[in-house]
Amino acid sequence: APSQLPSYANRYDFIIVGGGTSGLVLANRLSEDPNLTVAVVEAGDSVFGNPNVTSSTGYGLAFGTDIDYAFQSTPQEHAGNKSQILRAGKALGGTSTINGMVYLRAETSQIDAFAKLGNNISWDSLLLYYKKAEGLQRPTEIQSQLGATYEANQHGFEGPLTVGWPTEMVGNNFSQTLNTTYAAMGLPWNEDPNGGHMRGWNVYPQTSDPSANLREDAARAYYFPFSGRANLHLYLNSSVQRITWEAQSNTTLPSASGVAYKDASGAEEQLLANKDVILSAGSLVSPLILERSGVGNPAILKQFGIEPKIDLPNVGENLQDQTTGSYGTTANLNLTGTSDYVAYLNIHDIFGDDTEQLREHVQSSIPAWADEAVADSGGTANRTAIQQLFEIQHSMIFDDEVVISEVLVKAPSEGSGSISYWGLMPFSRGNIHISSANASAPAYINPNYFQLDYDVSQLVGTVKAARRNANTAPLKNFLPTETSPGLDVVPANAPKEVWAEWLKSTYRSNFHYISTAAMMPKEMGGVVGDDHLVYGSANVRVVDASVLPFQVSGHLTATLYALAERAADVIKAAHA
Ligand SMILES: Cc1cc2nc3c(=O)[nH]c(=O)nc-3n(C[C@H](O)[C@H](O)[C@H](O)COP(=O)(O)OP(=O)(O)OC[C@H]3O[C@@H](n4cnc5c(N)ncnc54)[C@H](O)[C@@H]3O)c2cc1C
Repeated sequence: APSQLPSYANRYDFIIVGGGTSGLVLANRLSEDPNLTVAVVEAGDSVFGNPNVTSSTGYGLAFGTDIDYAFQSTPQEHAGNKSQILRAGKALGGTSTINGMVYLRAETSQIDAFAKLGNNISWDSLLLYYKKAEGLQRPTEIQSQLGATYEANQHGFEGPLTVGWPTEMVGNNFSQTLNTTYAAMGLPWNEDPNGGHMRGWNVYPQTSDPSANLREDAARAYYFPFSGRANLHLYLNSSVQRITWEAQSNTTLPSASGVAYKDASGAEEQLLANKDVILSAGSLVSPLILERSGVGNPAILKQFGIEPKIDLPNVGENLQDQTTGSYGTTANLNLTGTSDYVAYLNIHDIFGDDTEQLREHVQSSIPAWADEAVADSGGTANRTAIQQLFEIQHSMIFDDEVVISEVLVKAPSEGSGSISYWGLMPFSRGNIHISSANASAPAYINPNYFQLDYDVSQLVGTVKAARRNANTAPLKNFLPTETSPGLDVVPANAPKEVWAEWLKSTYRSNFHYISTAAMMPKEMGGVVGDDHLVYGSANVRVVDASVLPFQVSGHLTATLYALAERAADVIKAAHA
């Protein structure tokens, strides 16, 4: 029988914790069925009219404001013991309201890696959901002339998420300059990096609405146009503290009864779930809610007086993040407009003739790295499993030749130029855990940047590619002198150690935190199966960046929207 709303106003079929990037996809798709009732409990507020959000060229404006959690990492042992700011969005729409809006997916083999871990997900199956989410706005004639290209069969044009090229793209033949430069570097033009093969350079699309010149975030795409649905209720400024549980018999799995949350006044309230409680609070929060609800490593939970409910020691383990930085030059060209030109390079592009040697070094280091990862997890990680995960990653990098470096030339202006660079496939693993039973206490968050030596090599190789890029004609003619790091700091033929020292003092988090409730077998350190159900629970799921077992070389949201679209179908089917 259909559930009735609001005869029992605090009871819903589904409670979604976190109205962010993934959570709002679920809220939308589950509430498509008028017989299902859905509550979204979101810690932040609506940011519909917030100019720090809506501006399609305002990246960074929201940083440090009250919609940026700006979590702190622990001092990073392998990078001078400095801590990092870990940004995430506190708003309806989550981190999609403050992010860089890059819409780029993944390499096929990175999605096929889900299946290597036993999950029923492949590039081909997820492509349907990438397309279902996407509403690509075809480029205008001018945008096409400036380099916006795509292959129509890889895209969706009817989905709720508006994707398009920037309204004001950089002109002045800048794309021709880059084209000739990359040709000289041996890097081809890539007609469409969203088709699963990312190597090459291109003009990438954004999660923005070019006709309205607005950022497209998860709330604009999946919530506001549907907010009139009677079966969809939104609780803003409401922070979930923990899952509440049904009284349990010996024979049944623990079943969530609902959630306890604090409303804007700080009072604790409860919502009840007929069916599932779904955590979509992001990879730096969902594992903490599990722990505060008794799901995790019993040794950690007991330390804070929390009674263990489900023994799942890998909750919060496997934390992975990428690192990024900026290379600087002087410039004698003054351009305006958005430069969305990105180059993706694989292991051969970065290491050339040294690739074979690196392949063997990484291969032979894997057993020792697995030991180190187990030690850093406090003995929680399963060594055989970690070794297997590292082998899969090695194969993606060296056999499938996924792109490992991203280099983005910004439009030079006011005398200076810059090239942002990203190392995309780090091996290092850290963890995140509660430091108190109290939800307002900051968590222990350790991404463990540069724990493993490959990650240093990868970033050094990547920044050297940025330097090569700036020093290749014709771009070289417009970016005459390096200012950061500067040849006095890192000379032309500087060894890796010199580069590493500079990188470790200037890098920052790429904010692509993943894997803290990984989708893989429990024995391998997984927390959820491919139905997103938390192992050992009857009805608690996690649908957000926490579940990704490996990094993707694109940026996360494209894949998260697709994965959440798939999750909605899986959840509907489970309750059909
Ligand atoms: C600065 C920055 C730039 C980025 N740039 C890009 C980019 O250009 N392209 C790209 O694809 N990706 C980018 N990313 C990454 C990407 O945006 C995120 O990985 C993605 O949005 C995360 O989605 P999610 O569903 O996992 O979580 P989120 O979107 O973060 O959603 C989590 C939601 O849960 C809410 N929440 C948290 N705790 C609670 C609680 N206790 N109770 C209730 N609600 C709670 C939060 O307020 C939030 O709304 C960027 C990230 C950052 C931080």
